Amino acid sequence: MPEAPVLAQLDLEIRGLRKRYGGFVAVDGVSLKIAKGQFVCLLGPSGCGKTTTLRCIAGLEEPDDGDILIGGREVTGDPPWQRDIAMMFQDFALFPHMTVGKQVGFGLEMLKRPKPEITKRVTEVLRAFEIDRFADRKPASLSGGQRQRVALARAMITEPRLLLLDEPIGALDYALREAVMIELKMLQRRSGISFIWVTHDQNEAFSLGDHVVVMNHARIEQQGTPEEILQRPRSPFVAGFVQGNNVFHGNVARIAGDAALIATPFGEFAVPLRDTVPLLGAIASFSVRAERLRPMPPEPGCNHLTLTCRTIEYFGSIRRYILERGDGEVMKLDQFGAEPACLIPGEVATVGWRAEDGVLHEGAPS
Ligand SMILES: Nc1ncnc2c1ncn2[C@@H]1O[C@H](COP(=O)(O)OP(=O)(O)OP(=O)(O)O)[C@@H](O)[C@H]1O
Repeated sequence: MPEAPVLAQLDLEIRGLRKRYGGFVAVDGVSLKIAKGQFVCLLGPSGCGKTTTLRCIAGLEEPDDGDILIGGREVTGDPPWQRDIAMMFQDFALFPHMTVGKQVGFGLEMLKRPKPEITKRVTEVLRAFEIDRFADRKPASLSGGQRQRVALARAMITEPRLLLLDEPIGALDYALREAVMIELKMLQRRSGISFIWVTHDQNEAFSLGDHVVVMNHARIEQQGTPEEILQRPRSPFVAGFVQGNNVFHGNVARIAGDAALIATPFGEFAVPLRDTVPLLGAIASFSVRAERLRPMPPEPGCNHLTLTCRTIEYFGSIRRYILERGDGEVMKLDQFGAEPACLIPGEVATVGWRAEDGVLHEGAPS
């Protein structure tokens, strides 16, 4: 595809973003392209630089280096109100003395839109977010979920190109979250506004994101669709951070055809090569997803090891067997709960997976 039309479609482009606080580097060379109308999740452990990245996009922090383009326009030096963005924070930052109707119209008032237009849009938006019956109430008298809808309505009424959300449902109780997530995803789809959603919760990121950006220590470790990140983790960090992976560390013992043989303290395992061929003896790591494992006798084309089943956990429709390896580390084997149980606690079993289901990582183990 030619380059120019693709770039014209981008809602956001970040090139080599860096932000330091004194001697501490909070964001280190982050680059990102977001196509039109995407739901993007910035995912990573606490302190990895997600919020700082978001605040740089918003214009609330001045980067030390790098460029930020919104809708193809360079905005790196622009104040927040000239960036075609809106923000929503975990505490919603509602104005306590303003009625719901006033809060929702606030952005349009700031843009000095004509009064009749503001009244009409506020009425429409209050209705769309199903908060019209609270129009004259103040935030203190609303529930968490209702306050969240007010904050969203207020953020979206100006139809910004980007909506930046920092842990927006972190304060909601667990039971409400799923419903709110579905609602938000549908809203995002209907509005066509790109959402950039910061979270440390991978369930949120993988349920909502079209594009997930995994950060660690101020850098992007991997970005892609949820499927790519879940099925093809690029680094030991991503594999370990994402639920449901079994991670192995070892050294490259041999290259055999299109597979590397990785020697670990509890056996040698064949893993398909990725883009580059690792050096013999190099430190290497790979992962295999818990749902790829099953109890099986040794079979050609498969890897095996002997494990002890310690316990069984239940995750909705998944039965997860916690298995102990020779070195005391645990491994996970997932089975669909509708099938008959394949192991019982205390059982010693040979467990295996097809060699092609292993995923070799690109970085050295951290
Ligand atoms: N104003 C500041 N002054 C000094 N250090 C800061 C400042 N803001 C952030 N940091 C540091 O920068 C690092 C990245 O912070 P940031 O808030 O971006 O992380 P995060 O990934 O959003 O984490 P969390 O999920 O805990 O909010 C942290 O170590 C934080 O302590």
